[in-house]
Amino acid sequence: MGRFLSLSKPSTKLPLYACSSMAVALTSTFSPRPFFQFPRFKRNPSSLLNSIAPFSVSSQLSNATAEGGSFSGRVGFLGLGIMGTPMALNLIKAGCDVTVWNRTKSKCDQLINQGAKYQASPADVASSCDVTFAMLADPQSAVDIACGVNGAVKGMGPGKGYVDVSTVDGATSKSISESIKETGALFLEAPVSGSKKPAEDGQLIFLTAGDASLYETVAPLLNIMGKSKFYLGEVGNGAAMKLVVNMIMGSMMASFSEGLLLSEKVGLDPNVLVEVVSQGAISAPMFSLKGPSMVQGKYPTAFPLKHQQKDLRLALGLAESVSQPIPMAAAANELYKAAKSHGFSDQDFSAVVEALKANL
Ligand SMILES: NC(=O)C1=CN([C@@H]2O[C@H](COP(=O)(O)OP(=O)(O)OC[C@H]3O[C@@H](n4cnc5c(N)ncnc54)[C@H](OP(=O)(O)O)[C@@H]3O)[C@@H](O)[C@H]2O)C=CC1
Ligand SMILES: O=CC(=O)O
Repeated sequence: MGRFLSLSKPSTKLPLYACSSMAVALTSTFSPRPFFQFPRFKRNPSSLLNSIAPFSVSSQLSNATAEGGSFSGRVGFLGLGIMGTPMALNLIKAGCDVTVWNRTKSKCDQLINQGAKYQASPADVASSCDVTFAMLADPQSAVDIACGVNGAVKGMGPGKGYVDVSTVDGATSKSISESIKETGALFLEAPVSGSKKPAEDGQLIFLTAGDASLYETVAPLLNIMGKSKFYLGEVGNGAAMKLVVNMIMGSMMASFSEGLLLSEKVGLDPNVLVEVVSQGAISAPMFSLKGPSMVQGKYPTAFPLKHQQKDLRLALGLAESVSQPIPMAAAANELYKAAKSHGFSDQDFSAVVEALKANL
């Protein structure tokens, strides 16, 4: 069985200078722990007072630790969509030296205005940075941006690291990992759980796997963008964990949608259903957050429906690979496919309720 590590950040946000010349180095050692042992990250006040790390721009990966520390290198960010933009923004706000690239260049403007540098290709970003993050839509775009013409691989090499935070399947992640590692660089898959708001608030959950030393190095950056991080061992385990989580989420949303419509059909107020659900054992932040707007037929996009359907499709592939029946997820997948065919791809995944409406 692999080794697993999860660390949570304290309730207070990291100081804004976590990446800057006034970076605070928190003394700790990296020690993977067995699964289900989730220590909370504690700061040692005396080390806060006594260990101010000097700023240095290094072409080598730093020796930052998994439980704290600072990252003083150059950070690349590829993919500035709903998730990538706030994640990169949080790094900039924390004082990191960030270089961005996005297929649609105009989406870089906000980041450049906030202090980011720009490079014209993923290869140029990777060659000018110590660590490069990628937050892309799906397996195809993740492979293209890593391994395609002018892909990040062309700019990678010994002393660098590539962190793919996109939601993809394990086979895709392994193939990107192999291409990156052939250059002598390190690879970490780190898909995130948590949507637009958690990304804005630096409250994501990172599900990482791959090179443990890269995990350790980028931990201060993950701490800026997220509230906790799990190290799950071999490449593929992070992807699998993310797909299982999103398989559950997709089915939950489909079931909730059925409940909303059924309650209305039998003469109940669906808003009251949302309230009842919120007080019981099946309460979930997702239902309370999205329920009221679903009742109004509004689906402001946080997690695009097309990405939820992609995750269900990939989860079905994962289940197939181990002959595990997942009939609920298979049924939910059909519903998301129907919603896509009715034009709801780019709306929030809660628009799946529309696929159940008889008048469609
Ligand atoms: N939104 C959410 O709540 C969450 C999303 N995720 C996952 O994170 C990833 C990104 O999601 P999100 O930010 O919402 O998605 P968006 O659709 O908002 O952004 C997708 C990004 O991928 C880029 N992209 C898409 N296709 C290509 C391509 N062929 N070549 C180059 N770039 C491409 C887009 O570039 P361009 O701007 O040019 O279109 C954009 O930067 C997905 O894997 C998603 O499943 C994970 C957790 C939560
Ligand atoms: O992948 C989506 C999420 O909310 O997590």
